[in-house]
Amino acid sequence: MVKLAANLSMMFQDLPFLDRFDAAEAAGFSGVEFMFPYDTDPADVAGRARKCGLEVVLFNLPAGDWAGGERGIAALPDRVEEFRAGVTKGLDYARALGCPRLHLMAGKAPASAECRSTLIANIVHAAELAAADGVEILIEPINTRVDIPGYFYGTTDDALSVIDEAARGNVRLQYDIYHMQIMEGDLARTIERLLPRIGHMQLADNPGRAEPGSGEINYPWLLSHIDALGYDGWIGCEYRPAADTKAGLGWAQPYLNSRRA
Ligand SMILES: O=C(O)[C@@H](O)C(=O)CO
Ligand SMILES: [Mg+2]
Repeated sequence: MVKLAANLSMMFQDLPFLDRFDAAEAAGFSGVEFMFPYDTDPADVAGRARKCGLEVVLFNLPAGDWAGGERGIAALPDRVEEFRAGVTKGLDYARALGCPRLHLMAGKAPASAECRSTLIANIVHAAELAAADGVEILIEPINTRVDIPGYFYGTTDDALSVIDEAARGNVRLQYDIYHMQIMEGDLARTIERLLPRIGHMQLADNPGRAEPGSGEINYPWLLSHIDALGYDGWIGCEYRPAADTKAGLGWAQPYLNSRRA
């Protein structure tokens, strides 16, 4: 069964953050993800998710000065203390929200031995703390052509190389279909080959990162393929709605709770 999670950082942007939970429930979602909940008291986030009957399925560990252009700090040798404080904060939120997975962002960093060894040590640190809470740490290759030039890993091979070197059972791949269409294509076969290693997926169409059906990816076919493969994780709807979020959800109707929508 295809389980879609509303991405509350990119959807329903006309609403305050907490009210986006109500909008996601009304639209028929059962799960939500977001980038950073840290501006909101975790008890308030947990209470709203509970009120709306929504699972919180993913969010990001703190990733540096996002407004200032940083996209993660785990690979930055001079930011280890800040990263590890962020892991503690992220896990505090994960416990409060009952969220079983956190995305760790490496950042824009040179492919140097020092940056790589810093990243591996930070992933191991995060994974070992997270394991105690039953939380998975996810590593997402992000396209370096459009969204984050200079990001530390842009392909599944690069991300899996880091995951393999960290060698912790609760570190898995976050497969963002949009990013991987840009960087390597061959979506159906890659997802089939890597399915056991994928802890979470996300979607958007390409080009433009808007709703499925707005670009080149055949989502009706691909989502049925993913379902047929037996993927039982979540797929985050991490796209920029072309207009009104709810009006743009026609593509998702087969996968949403009709009783709610
Ligand atoms: O794909 C993305 O952009 C997100 O999944 C993310 O967390 C990094 O921006
Ligand atoms: Mg993503």
